[in-house]
Amino acid sequence: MAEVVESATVREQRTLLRPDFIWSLLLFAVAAATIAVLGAQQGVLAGPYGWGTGGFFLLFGLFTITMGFPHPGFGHVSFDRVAQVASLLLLGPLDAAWINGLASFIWPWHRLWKGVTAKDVLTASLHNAGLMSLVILACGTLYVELGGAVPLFELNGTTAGLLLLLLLSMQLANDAGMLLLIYLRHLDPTRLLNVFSSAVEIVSGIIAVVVTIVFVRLDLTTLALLLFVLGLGMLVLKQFAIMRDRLEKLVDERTEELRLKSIELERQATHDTLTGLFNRRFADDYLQREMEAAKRTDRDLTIALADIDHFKKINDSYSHATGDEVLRRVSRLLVNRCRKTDIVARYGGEEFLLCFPDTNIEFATQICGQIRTAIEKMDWSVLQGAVPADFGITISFGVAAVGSDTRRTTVLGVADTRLYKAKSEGRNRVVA
Ligand SMILES: Nc1nc2c(ncn2[C@@H]2O[C@H](COP(=O)(O)OP(=O)(O)OP(=O)(O)O)[C@@H](O)[C@H]2O)c(=O)[nH]1
Repeated sequence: MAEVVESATVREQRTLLRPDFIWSLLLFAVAAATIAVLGAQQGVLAGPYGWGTGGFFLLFGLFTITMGFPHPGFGHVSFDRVAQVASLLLLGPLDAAWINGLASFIWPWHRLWKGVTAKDVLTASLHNAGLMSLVILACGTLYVELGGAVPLFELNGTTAGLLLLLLLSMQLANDAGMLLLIYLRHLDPTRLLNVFSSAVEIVSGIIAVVVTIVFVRLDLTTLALLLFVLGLGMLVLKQFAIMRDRLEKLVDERTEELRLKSIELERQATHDTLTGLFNRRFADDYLQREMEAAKRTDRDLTIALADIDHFKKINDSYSHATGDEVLRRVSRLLVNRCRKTDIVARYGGEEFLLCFPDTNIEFATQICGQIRTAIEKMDWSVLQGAVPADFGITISFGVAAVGSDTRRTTVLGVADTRLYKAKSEGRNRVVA
């Protein structure tokens, strides 16, 4: 059967009172009670095949589940339908139900060693055992009631039809039970149930018919050979699935690495590494695009070139590292003081370009004035030790509005001339 494997988060949140546990317990209780009542009435392993065959099918059931393989969509797919159908066709519905129910109950407990909680293992055990034994009991009884042969000696038209009905009804009942569990766990059913797992189970059922006929004819050499080939086939499929699983994980990991790398490369191409601001290349492209858009839609666009005053002195007097830290802190302040729609870029060493879309020159000048004051009042105590207590910096601005000339160099030239004017008039000022 295909088995739902939960994500860690779902697992962590789970308590015994969750609906899926209650449903699993209910299934198990109904299955156990039915088997107990029928067992008391009919007796177990009362047919021609005794406890030896029962033990064989319990071990074979466990083997077919163990030979299951991981599937990215729906957790675990196993070949247990081979053991279920073969035991049903030899021993009858009741014995097949409890033997395979027991195998389904035992198997999940090895997950305790893989770090799965006891609560989750118990839920899986109860659910798998309850569902499988009820499915075998119900569908097997229907098969027998309609005249299906137990033990099955040979195939003819009627038996083939009944066997097909048995396999399909088992599949439908199994999927219905799984869907209910998926619904109770709020998982996505399209991801967990699909044609593939049903096909594996139906093919397993068909193989079971062959196993039964060989078994019942007591052709032990052929049976041993068949089981050997079957086991080998399961093992190969399992290894293949494990390899595919690993490969898919590897591909996913590499894809994610590439995605992150391309994001990083894109960031590096458009951002300045020291300050994290947009770089000059990005700013130039952006400005050109915005200027054309502003002209087309007749909107305001104002830019400002800002330059830290006497920055060279900071480097020379206190170290290049201190100069870098000043650049970083000033950059942060510029971004914080501008709107999300504005663009702040590092345009040169200690020069910044600010673009204010939908803003006229008066308002942009006002914003630059506020930034100038904030920079003048910046608290530099964080650089204590590296700079004297009275350390402070100022900044000068040249502001220009985009006019009818939509050449980037024109407006940048105007802003630069005004910045030069601000510097030559004594610095720490905004010239518009
Ligand atoms: N620490 C540091 N300094 C830089 C960086 N980029 C440029 N600089 C320095 O910034 C200084 C700029 O000096 P100038 O162009 O003479 O201007 P200024 O000293 O700010 O003088 P005014 O602009 O006229 O007020 C130079 O010494 C550059 O080496 C950087 O990334 N980090």
